[in-house]
Amino acid sequence: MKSSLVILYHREPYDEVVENGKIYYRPQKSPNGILPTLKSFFAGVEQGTWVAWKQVNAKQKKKFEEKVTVEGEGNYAVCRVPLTAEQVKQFYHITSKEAFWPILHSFPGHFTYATSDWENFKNVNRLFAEAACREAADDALIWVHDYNLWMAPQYIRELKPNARIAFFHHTPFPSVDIFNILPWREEIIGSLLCCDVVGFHIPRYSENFVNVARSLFEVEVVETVPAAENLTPVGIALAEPEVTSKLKYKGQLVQVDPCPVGTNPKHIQSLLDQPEAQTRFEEMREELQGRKLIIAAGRVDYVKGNRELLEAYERLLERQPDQHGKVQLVVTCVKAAAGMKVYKVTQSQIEQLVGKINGRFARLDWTPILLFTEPVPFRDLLCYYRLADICWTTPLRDGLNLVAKEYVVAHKGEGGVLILSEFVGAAVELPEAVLTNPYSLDRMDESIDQALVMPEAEQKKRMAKMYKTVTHYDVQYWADHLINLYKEIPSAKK
Ligand SMILES: Nc1ncnc2c1ncn2[C@@H]1O[C@H](COP(=O)(O)OP(=O)(O)O[C@H]2O[C@H](CO)[C@@H](O)[C@H](O)[C@H]2O)[C@@H](O)[C@H]1O
Ligand SMILES: O=P(O)(O)OC[C@H](O)CO
Repeated sequence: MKSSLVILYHREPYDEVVENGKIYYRPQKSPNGILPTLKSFFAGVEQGTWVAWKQVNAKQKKKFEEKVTVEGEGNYAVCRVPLTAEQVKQFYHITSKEAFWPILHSFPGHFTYATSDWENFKNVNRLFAEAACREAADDALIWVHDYNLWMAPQYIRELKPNARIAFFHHTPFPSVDIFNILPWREEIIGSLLCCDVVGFHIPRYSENFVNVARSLFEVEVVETVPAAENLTPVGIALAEPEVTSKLKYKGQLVQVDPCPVGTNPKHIQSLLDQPEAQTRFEEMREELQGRKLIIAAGRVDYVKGNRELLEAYERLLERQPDQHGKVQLVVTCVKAAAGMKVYKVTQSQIEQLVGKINGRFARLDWTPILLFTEPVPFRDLLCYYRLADICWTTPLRDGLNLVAKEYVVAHKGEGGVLILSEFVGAAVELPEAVLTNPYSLDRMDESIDQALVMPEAEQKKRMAKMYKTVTHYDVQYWADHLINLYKEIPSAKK
């Protein structure tokens, strides 16, 4: 049976583990915010397919099982594109992470060109497109996710001219003068302009995309509308009052759509309500011994601002000796994948800094920072969020940042303080957070000071508003929004 929904995301939606020679598919452990979001989409379809890569060697390829169905995971199969170790290294570790990632996050200084293999990147994208077209029913929605598959829309359009293609960017999309550093910019934007819908978290990113497209090609602007009312239009770093919602290029109408991903509040709540979670929560509370808990959770990445956060904490301990022994910073900092140079360097910087700060301030009865470098089970992470007086989230850049939203949901709008970088997409949705600028030492110091003394009534007032936002604009809202857009695609395509 062909699929009515085909999702292309480069990672498989589970961890594959071999025990006693048998393969088991387990919920993924990595701190990746995209996998659970996308999985929830298959709940409403009769048959779906997820296309991902799988590294295989020559021996494994002989009896390679291309399609896998995971029991209990909804109505979808996983179609694996077999890649060699070298293809994975070039496509993911090097071209995606060393060339595209720094540009997307506005770190042009980290951009490396020489090692990238553009032809390999295109070949891998072509394999994804071919697999998607094999799996898709004629009226299927083919939904491509993230920059790793930038070239897939063009190949899908070539193979299936009437396909309905949507693309969503989970990362930021940078301004035109940064994006255009990419030497492959025309091909990438040309491919995205083959889509019916190109989605981003917030209007700033979609406007950046439109400006890039207009700088490279003669695209027609068909419609411009005010930004959605739940997104701050002016006054903060990533605010944008207006969006270009429709473009036309070579006869293709492209809907450019900013809509931030949501969390799944019901799932979060049900995990927190489990007896095991309650037991774990009580244990954690006891271990905390009445200290204020500050949680900082995320992946190891130079864009996530871990260094800036740790240095701000060090300055806090210098500035306010009375906080010694009264605050506990927990940093969960996990690498997204093994073997990448870029993560190794960042991780060792974080470990050194934590060691230095603990070395300076630790006492027999108090370690100022607890650093977890192994993935924390999601239920335990939620218990930390629930228990934390402050969630300190200060990326230098981040597409959205799900941690911020999960923290708000875990607190049910009942107090706690969210400190949030202005340079993450979620800041545009959550102006009631204590917004901060991780590039400014003063702003970082002011925001942690403000959070530590914020009266309970003010905490509750801010959190109640944020809770209303994150529970209304949840992952279901995001899904329904896309489905509605999809229905608007001209009927000639259907
Ligand atoms: N130590 C740990 N162990 C286990 N899990 C952990 C963990 N630390 C964090 N997590 C979990 O991992 C997820 C991380 O999500 P994020 O949105 O922060 O980032 P990510 O960069 O993966 O996602 C990309 O996609 C999302 C969704 O579009 C965008 O918000 C983001 O900007 C973009 O980079 C969260 O669900 C969090 O709870
Ligand atoms: O390194 P990846 O591919 O797991 O992805 C990290 C981010 O989630 C991409 O947006």
